Amino acid sequence: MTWLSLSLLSFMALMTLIIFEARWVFPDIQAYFSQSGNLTGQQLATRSRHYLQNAQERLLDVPGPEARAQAITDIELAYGLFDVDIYHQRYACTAASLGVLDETLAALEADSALPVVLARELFNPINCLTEIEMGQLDQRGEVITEFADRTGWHHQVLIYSSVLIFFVGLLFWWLHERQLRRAEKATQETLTWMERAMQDPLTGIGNRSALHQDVMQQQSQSLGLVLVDIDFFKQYNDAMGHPAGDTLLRQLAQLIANALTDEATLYRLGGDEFAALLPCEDAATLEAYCQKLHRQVQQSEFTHVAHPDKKQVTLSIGATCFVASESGFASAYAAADKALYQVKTSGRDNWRIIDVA
Ligand SMILES: Nc1nc2c(ncn2[C@@H]2O[C@H](COP(=O)(O)OP(=O)(O)OP(=O)(O)O)[C@@H](O)[C@H]2O)c(=O)[nH]1
Repeated sequence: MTWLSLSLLSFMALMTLIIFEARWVFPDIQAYFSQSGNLTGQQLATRSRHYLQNAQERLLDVPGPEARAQAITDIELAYGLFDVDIYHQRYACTAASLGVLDETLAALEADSALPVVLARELFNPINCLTEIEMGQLDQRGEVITEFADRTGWHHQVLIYSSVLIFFVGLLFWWLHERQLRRAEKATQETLTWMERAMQDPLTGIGNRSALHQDVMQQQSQSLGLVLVDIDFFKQYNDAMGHPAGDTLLRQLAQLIANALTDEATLYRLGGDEFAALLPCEDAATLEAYCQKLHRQVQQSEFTHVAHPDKKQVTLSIGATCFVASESGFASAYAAADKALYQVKTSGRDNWRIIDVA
């Protein structure tokens, strides 16, 4: 499993956790708000108590018929708000209090008792309603505290685990990025090594492998292959020393590259042998390049004290035109090498072109 998949998994785990927690906490929130029933329950009791207290005041004031009628209405309204299922279930005083209200209403309507007495009778229902209000408020407080405790704990779990998973995800992501960078670096290094493997370390130009690769990349194109060999280089080394020989190799690489067309590519095949690959429209073009190269070396007048006759560096050049392919290159190399050999055996310091057999 890659670091990237682990990182993505972490972020998915984070999302799952958040969704799970939201799913868990949501019902709690629902539960909390459903407790608003308690609030309503408390408000009903309060309102009912107010009606009873109004009725009580009216009855204590020695009421006339109108005030009495209003007291009856107040008690009836209070009754309606008091006669609630939840009060019956949770508060034992409810039934008795409603009984008192029934009796009070009957007495008021029949005018069978003194209003003051009836007003006193209302104390018990009023106390019961106060008890209900207090009970409902306490219950609401308990629910809020419980809700706060439970959601608080889960919020902490959510926050800490989210942070943890987030950072684990980031760590995996960082490891993934590092892995990518390392892979890129390794690829780059491989490319650099491949380039080096194709390069002649002394002159910096391509080597024999590079020549072969370039020919293969120009399949079916008409190319010219020019082989160049320094004359009496052994004697040069012997007379001037190996480091001077190295310098001459570098200078000649530069000179040959300058003498040929810009489209030519120069390679060092080994020792004192160079090869150039260039476009070859016809034999005349190739001849012109060979002539130019030969002339420029003569004009450069690199001294060669150990040269048997010229006392300056000379080159032998063999060339041919060919159509690029694996077999075409082999034949072209043989033809150019043959041309070079003929120049060497016929006195050096010259050039020759031989057609591919
Ligand atoms: N300085 C130097 N000399 C090298 C290098 N590689 C090969 N040589 C020398 O190049 C010389 C090539 O000698 P030969 O193959 O006999 O060729 P030559 O002396 O040029 O004789 P002809 O080609 O027949 O004219 C050898 O003495 C090698 O030691 C190199 O990298 N640096």
